[in-house]
Amino acid sequence: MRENLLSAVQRQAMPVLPVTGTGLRVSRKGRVLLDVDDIEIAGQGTTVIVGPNGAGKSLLLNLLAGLRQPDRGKVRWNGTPPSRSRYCRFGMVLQHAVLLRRSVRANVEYALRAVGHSRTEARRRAETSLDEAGMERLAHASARVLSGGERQRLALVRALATHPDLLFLDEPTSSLDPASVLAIETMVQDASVKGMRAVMVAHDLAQAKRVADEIILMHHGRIVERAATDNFFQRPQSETAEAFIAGRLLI
Ligand SMILES: Nc1ncnc2c1ncn2[C@@H]1O[C@H](COP(=O)(O)OP(=O)(O)OP(=O)(O)O)[C@@H](O)[C@H]1O
Repeated sequence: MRENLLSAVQRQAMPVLPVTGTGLRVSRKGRVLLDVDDIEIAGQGTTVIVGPNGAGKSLLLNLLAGLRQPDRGKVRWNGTPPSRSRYCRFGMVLQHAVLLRRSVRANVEYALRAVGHSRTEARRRAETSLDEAGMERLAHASARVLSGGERQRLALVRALATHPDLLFLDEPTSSLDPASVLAIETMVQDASVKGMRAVMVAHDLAQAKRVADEIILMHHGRIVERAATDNFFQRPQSETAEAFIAGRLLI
């Protein structure tokens, strides 16, 4: 069903799921920044990666997204190495959105053109996506004048408009007001219900509880615990997880 929503270019590119990482290791100046033996992102739902500052959350996200190379180990998308030709099948939303200095609608159109939609189709889909997100009134505004919350919502609309298999989000709601946070969470949850896989780095444990189907806890570059959200919060399996939930885990 989702496949029908993709452009011909996207359909020709192999799906990216499952995304796997094996023996991933990143070090700098003798310090191990990341050491993850095995990780698989498959199926449906939303995974939230939590952990103290410097735990390696963003690093892991970037490796899985093919944006950084590990010193050792392999990342595979559906069994094959990450390739530019499949960027059209996933989306990325960062803490500070990088937007084009054009109108709001043009930003969404640009993303749709980039994955192979015609000019007319890109415009039609951009308008529909902005309508669905309640942002139609901003369609012709310059992206430069948007508030922080509006910028993040636009970045998410832009990513979701292309119907990615997998969406990576790196702290997309830090520094937003509660209404903007809710708007972003709702958009991610709606897309997830429609079959999109999401992996999000978050600091706010209340947010993790609201949006995550499962939690990955990282500490010192390692995955300490991975569990369904209820289990993670109600029955943490390690002292590290207990300390983290209680706000006692330091870097
Ligand atoms: N290019 C790099 N060179 C040296 N150190 C790096 C590099 N990239 C990341 N690091 C270090 O790797 C560690 C993990 O970084 P990462 O950004 O993944 O942490 P994080 O868990 O996302 O932290 P935060 O919650 O503070 O955003 C940090 O100590 C960081 O300083």
